[in-house]
Amino acid sequence: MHYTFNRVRIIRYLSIFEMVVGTNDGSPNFANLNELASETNGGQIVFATDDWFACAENLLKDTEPVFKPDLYTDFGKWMDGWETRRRRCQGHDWAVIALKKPSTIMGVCVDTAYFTGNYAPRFSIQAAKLTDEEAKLFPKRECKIGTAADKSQMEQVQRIDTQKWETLVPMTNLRAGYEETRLNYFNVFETGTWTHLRLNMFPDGGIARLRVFGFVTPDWEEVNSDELIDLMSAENGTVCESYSNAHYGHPRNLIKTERGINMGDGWETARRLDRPPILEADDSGVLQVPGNEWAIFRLGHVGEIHSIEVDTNFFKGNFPDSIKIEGVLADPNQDSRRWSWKTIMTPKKLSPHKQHFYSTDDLLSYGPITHVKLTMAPDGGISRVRMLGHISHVSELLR
Ligand SMILES: NC(=O)NC(NC(N)=O)C(=O)[O-]
Repeated sequence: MHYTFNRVRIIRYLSIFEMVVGTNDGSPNFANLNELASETNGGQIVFATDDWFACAENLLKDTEPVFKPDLYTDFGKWMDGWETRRRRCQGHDWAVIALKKPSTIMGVCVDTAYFTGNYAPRFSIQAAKLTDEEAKLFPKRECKIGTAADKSQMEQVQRIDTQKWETLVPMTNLRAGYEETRLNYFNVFETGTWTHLRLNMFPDGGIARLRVFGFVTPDWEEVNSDELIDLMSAENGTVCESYSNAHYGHPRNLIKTERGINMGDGWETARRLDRPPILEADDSGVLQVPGNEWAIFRLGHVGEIHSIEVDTNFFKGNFPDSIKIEGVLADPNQDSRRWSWKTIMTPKKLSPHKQHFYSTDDLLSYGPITHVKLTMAPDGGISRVRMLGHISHVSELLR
């Protein structure tokens, strides 16, 4: 069994390693992985040395940063990010982020949007795998501008084992928050499973958002093979590997744990340009429309699916006509373009703003799979997809 896990894990690291190569739009491929620290993925600020101008919690917002030219608070200019005071004493500012689940990190993006005369000139990122006892040592936090950590809070945090903090990105210059320079991407090559991150600003200043890309690394030894789990969930290590279109929303949103918070928190494609003026349904009622959009996910563990939920929450005028679901037990030695996908669920018509539940009776029989392909026709938006199933041990099949 161990052999299977290690082998699958090595394959996974190799294919994720390929993701550090750049893409056409200039962002590195690792930026397609899950956003581990974001608010909607359960990331949380547990400590910040200073929140004078703007709270560290803003770093984890899912939304794009905004600038409000005329908005001032009692403490200075309102900023959509984390901004500390100009330091007049030694030291530097830092914040600690708790990840919802222990994770592997492949890259980060430090977004300095709108911080121009006040951006942090240098930063670094550290990470640690803290025990539950250590995690409890952070003082109770309340996000409040115009405040800073006091002496006793600093002392309390210093009790956490400092040996545990490994450097993921060493002290590096940042660029100012102008449109062309705001996105600062960095690969992370340090392997490990981390529960907490420490963002350091040298010496002080502002950062709009911190995006942390990677995947959750569950302890599979803890999961029983007859236990039903959501095999599609990002919290169980699943990641989106590729997709045809993500114009309004990335398919990785589909695999978040909580229900969607709005239309932006789902997978939404652009309207296809080849839409015909009149659509004809076939005998089954499924529209015969040209074109479709697809997304492929690599499961956190090989598994068999028993039931599926497709949630079109918030997609009312733009839900897809239908969805088809396929799976494959991928041969790691084969080019992914040659995988033979098997149908798990034939096209099913969807309705607006609704959770659709499909039981085993609605699914075709198939074996264990490593990857899932969702195909929506012709285009539109879906909020979440969940697939309950159990993990399988398939060393024989992978050999
Ligand atoms: N105009 C500013 O942004 N000034 C200061 N920052 C805020 N947010 O007021 C500063 O000194 O960095």
